[in-house]
Amino acid sequence: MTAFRTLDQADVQGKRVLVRVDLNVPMENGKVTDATRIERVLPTIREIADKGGKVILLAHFGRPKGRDPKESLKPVAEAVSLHLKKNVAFADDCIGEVAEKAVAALKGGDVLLLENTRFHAGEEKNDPAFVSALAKLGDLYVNDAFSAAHRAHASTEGLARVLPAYAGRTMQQELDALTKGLEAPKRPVVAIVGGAKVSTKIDLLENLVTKVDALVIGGGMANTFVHATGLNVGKSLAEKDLAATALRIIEKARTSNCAIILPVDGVCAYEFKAGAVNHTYGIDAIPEDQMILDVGSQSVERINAAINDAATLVWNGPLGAFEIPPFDQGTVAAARHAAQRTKEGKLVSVAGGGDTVAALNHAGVAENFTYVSTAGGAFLEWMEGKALPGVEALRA
Ligand SMILES: Nc1ncnc2c1ncn2[C@@H]1O[C@H](COP(=O)(O)OP(=O)(O)OP(=O)(O)O)[C@@H](O)[C@H]1O
Ligand SMILES: O=C(O)[C@H](O)COP(=O)(O)O
Repeated sequence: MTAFRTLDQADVQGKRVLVRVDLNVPMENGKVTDATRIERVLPTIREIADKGGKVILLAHFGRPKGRDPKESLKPVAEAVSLHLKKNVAFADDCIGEVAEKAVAALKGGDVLLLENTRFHAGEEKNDPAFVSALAKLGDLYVNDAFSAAHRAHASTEGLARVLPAYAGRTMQQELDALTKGLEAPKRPVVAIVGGAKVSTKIDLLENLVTKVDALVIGGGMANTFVHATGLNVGKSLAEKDLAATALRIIEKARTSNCAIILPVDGVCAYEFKAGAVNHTYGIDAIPEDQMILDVGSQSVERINAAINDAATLVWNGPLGAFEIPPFDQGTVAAARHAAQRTKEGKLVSVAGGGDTVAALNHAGVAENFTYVSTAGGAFLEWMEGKALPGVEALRA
């Protein structure tokens, strides 16, 4: 971490400090269902506020196309306030008059959250005009969002180029922990990749298979691979236009001596709903009118066998729709197995991702993993050995 300026070098007293955090937290019916990402950024917020800085939080939520009230950060401001045990003001926009007034009203030690940065197209384009509009609001910039550092966006990268920039405490801690735990991992290394962000993560599997000894694919990601191998996935979440990419990854894995472990059975239902009537089918017999919502018990056996073979496990993405029981069972069983192996001293287990952390908390085993990162996509890209734009921009 010596290569980065940190809060140790920042004089925040009386300054307006733009702090990029990752508040892309799991939510259900307007309520935060897992507060891990909030908890992790509290030390940075508290430190700046305690030193008399004016804390201006910048964050994205979801992947809105323009301004969508369903993806407002307002309910998240309330959750941050609850965890911080301190008032957190909220402004309905992250630039312009609304934001400027809210910032002007701050006193040293106050905390303000600005509305979803992705409500402006300039955020993801890293548009210089949008960067300037954000930069106008602050004297210093602190990036504490390691989990969004793989995005070269205005609030994750652009701002570090125009304001004095520092790594926050969580950013520091994530980089330290991942470097210690995974820079020279004990082999065999097994990766589990699941979840729903297929199009944004599938490409990085092509590199990952050259770094690990086995890759377990579950969740929505697996459906895309199963479809690519010529099998029917019914109404399952799958990105069928990525079949060629999936086949290329399978071939790359073969030439790299990386075993690919795909589900052999799936728990299926007619609808995406908690408690939905469900049946388990062999992966070659998925009904046309149903969707795979979890890996079946035979798949879990194979996944646990792969975990038994591993000295190091890296995991991003739940194996099924764990938020809606009983489709949490595959993820819970594999998570508990990995936790047990870790407790026995047989496995170094590192997991990351917004929903992955929520799934481990749901399984009651997050504390038993060697390290739990808040990052999903960023963690996988870091594993691949890629430079993360948000981290690179902080180099001293
Ligand atoms: N078979 C499936 N069908 C539909 N959704 C699924 C399936 N398996 C997993 N999911 C969904 O995947 C989502 C999590 O995926 P995601 O890729 O966002 O993981 P993550 O841990 O949050 O990583 P990141 O931090 O990169 O977002 C969960 O909401 C879960 O319901
Ligand atoms: O949840 C995440 O992994 C981060 O918040 C990044 O979100 P994104 O994949 O929508 O950029």
